[in-house]
Amino acid sequence: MPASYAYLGPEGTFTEAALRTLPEAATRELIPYVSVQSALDAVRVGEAEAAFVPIENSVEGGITTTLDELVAGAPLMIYREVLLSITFALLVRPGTKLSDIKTVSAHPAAQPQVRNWLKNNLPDAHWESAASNADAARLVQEGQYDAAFAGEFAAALYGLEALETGIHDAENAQTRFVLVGRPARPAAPSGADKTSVVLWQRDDHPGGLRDLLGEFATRGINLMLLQSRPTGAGIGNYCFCIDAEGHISDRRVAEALMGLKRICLEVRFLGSYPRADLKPGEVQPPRAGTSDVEFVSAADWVARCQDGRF
Ligand SMILES: O=C(O)C(=O)Cc1ccccc1
Repeated sequence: MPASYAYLGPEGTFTEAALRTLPEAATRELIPYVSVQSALDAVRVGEAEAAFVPIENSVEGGITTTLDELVAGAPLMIYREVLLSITFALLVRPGTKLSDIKTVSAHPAAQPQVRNWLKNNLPDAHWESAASNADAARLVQEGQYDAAFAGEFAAALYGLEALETGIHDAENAQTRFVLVGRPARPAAPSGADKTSVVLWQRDDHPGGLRDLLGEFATRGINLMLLQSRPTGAGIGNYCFCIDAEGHISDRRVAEALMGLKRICLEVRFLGSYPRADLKPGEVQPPRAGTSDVEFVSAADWVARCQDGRF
C-alpha cells in the first residue's frame, strides 16, 4: 500500500484541489477525513504519513481550528505550503432557482469571502456552517440545505449545478494550506523558506510582545504572520503564532530562536519549509550584518577576544 496523505474532505474540497498541485501527492494515496482534527489525528496515530489542511486566508486570517491543533495538540510539523486563489460557485440541486433558496451552507472560513454577495443576492437566506465546502455540497445533494458555496468542480461530484460562479467579495482572495507530519528533521533550505513557531510569554509586562518581536527585528528577519490565540488560561492570556522569513539552518533564524527560547516560557517549533509565494532567487538578500558569514565571523571574533587573540 502506498504511503497516504490525509486531507480535509470529503472529495471536492479546495483542500483536495490544492493538495493535488503538490508533485509528491501523485505518489500517495489521498484519503479524505471529515475534519481538520481527524486528519491531523490520523498523522499523530500513524494512520497517515501527513495531513493537508487549510491554515490561513487572505480575507479573514488564520483558520483557528488548524492553528489551535498545531498550538496545543500533540506536536506536529509543517513540511510544505500551497497558496490557492479561491472563487466560489453557488451549487444547487438541478432546477433550483435563486428565489427557492432559503438556506445556504459552506465552511465557516467561506462566509467572510461571500458576505457581500449574500447581502446583495440572498439577503434572507439562513447560513448553516458545514465541516467543509464539499461537505456543504454533499448536504445540498441530500436535501438538508438549498445551496452550498464550494468550488465549481464539486458540482459534478455531488450531482449539483452551479447557479452562479466566480463569487468572491475580495479580489485575489487566497487560501494557504499546509502539509503537516510528525516531527522530524526539516528539509534542507530551498533558498526561499519560512519558519513557523508558537511563543508563550514568561510573564505579563509592558513591552512583552515587543521583546519577542525584537528577537527577529535585531537580526533583520521579516515576519509574514503574527496571530494571537487564547491559551485557555483566561481573558488576556494569549500565545503568538509567528511565521518568519528564513530557515532554521540560517544563523540569523537560529539565533533568533535561541533568543526566544531564553526569554519565553515555551517555544514550539512548527517547521522550516519552502514558501509558496516566492521562488529561490526572488527573495531579498539578508540585511547588512545578518548573513551567515557575518554571524560566523562575529562569533570567531568573540572567541579570539576571550582568548586574548584579537
Ligand atoms: O477546502 C475546502 O473546501 C474547505 O472547506 C476549507 C476552505 C474554506 C474556505 C476557503 C478555502 C478552503
